[in-house]
Amino acid sequence: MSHAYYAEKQVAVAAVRRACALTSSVFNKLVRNETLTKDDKSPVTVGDFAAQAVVSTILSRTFPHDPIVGEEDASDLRADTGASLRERVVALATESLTAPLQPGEEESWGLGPSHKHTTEELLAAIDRGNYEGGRTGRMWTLDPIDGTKGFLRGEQYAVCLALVVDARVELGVIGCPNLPRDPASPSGPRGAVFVATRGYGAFQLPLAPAESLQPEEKATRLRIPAFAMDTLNLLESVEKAHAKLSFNERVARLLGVIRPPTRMDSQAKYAALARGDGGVYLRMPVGTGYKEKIWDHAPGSVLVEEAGGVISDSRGQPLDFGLGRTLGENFGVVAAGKAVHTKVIEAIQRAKEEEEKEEGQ
Ligand SMILES: Nc1ncnc2c1ncn2[C@@H]1O[C@H](COP(=O)(O)O)[C@@H](OP(=O)(O)O)[C@H]1O
Ligand SMILES: [Mg+2]
Ligand SMILES: [Mg+2]
Ligand SMILES: [Mg+2]
Repeated sequence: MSHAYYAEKQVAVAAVRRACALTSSVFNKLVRNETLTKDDKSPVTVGDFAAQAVVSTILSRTFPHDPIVGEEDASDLRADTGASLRERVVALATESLTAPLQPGEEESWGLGPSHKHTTEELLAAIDRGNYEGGRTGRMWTLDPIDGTKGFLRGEQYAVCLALVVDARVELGVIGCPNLPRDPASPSGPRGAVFVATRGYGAFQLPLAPAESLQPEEKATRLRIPAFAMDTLNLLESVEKAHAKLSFNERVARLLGVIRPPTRMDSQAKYAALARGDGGVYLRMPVGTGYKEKIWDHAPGSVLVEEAGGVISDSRGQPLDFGLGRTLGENFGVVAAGKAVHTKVIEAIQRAKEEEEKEEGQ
């Protein structure tokens, strides 16, 4: 069956799978040996750049008129000081793009052994991510490695891509190389792709393309289950700088949540929520000033909605993907099943009042 944005979905899933293979190999070759990240406090790795080059190259061949809001840009690579980093990025992106065609991929996408990609083409592909975003038209948003800190720790991270049309997220793809396929067996096989097209549901697919000649046949449909407060738990950031975890604790207490939170890097949290492995994604700003980026939430938002859930800011207002590269004024992010979401918004209100009282004393 063919449905809205079907071609976009095929391309996006293939691109995310290639980028996941690349980032896994970067981890095994480079991060494990600590050759790249020693003493680097804000790690933008060779993996981020190379993965953005790969996804952007595929998108520019398949949807040449679509702009991309991508996290990275190539200015560091173009600088004289970036020569060795640039060489590594070019080598990795080339290796990924020239790997043999996988089921579902087409040579016209610029893929396969016969395609040459010059350094300038790959840097230009990375720089195509510099679109400023906005309210109208089609655009992609790309986070080549979401959860960079988790990636470097060998924990959760995700390759995230979404198609936004007139400020509405129509398609989201999240590749999670390190996520257990079955939440019931956490030490079982890892790696999954999560995909949602608006109006057509949320699915978990295998990470390896060979397993999925007919993706629909291999896909598991995801629905957020109903939760009672004693079975519910919160999904939250590992990084204390990214979310106010003390506030989460307060909200959990007010809700009567018993189970401890699950801390996980990246939009893998949205994937976990969509398949019922944790009941609330809660992210409150730590200080003032930071604006959430659209690539950190666009794919996750459509995944959650298509799994039957609701996503909003902490006051219950919808997230606005039409404001540019950021979500604008940051009032946090709350995602959960419908019934739970309403309760969380109420609890947040009470938690704020509680906090204000204590601070006023
Ligand atoms: N002060 C801050 N507040 C909230 N999010 C932040 C932040 N600083 C960085 N981030 C974002 O948090 C993302 C990771 O989210 P999480 O904490 O859920 O794993 C990062 O994505 P990248 O790792 O792609 O840079 C980054 O964009
Ligand atoms: Mg990110
Ligand atoms: Mg990133
Ligand atoms: Mg980053």
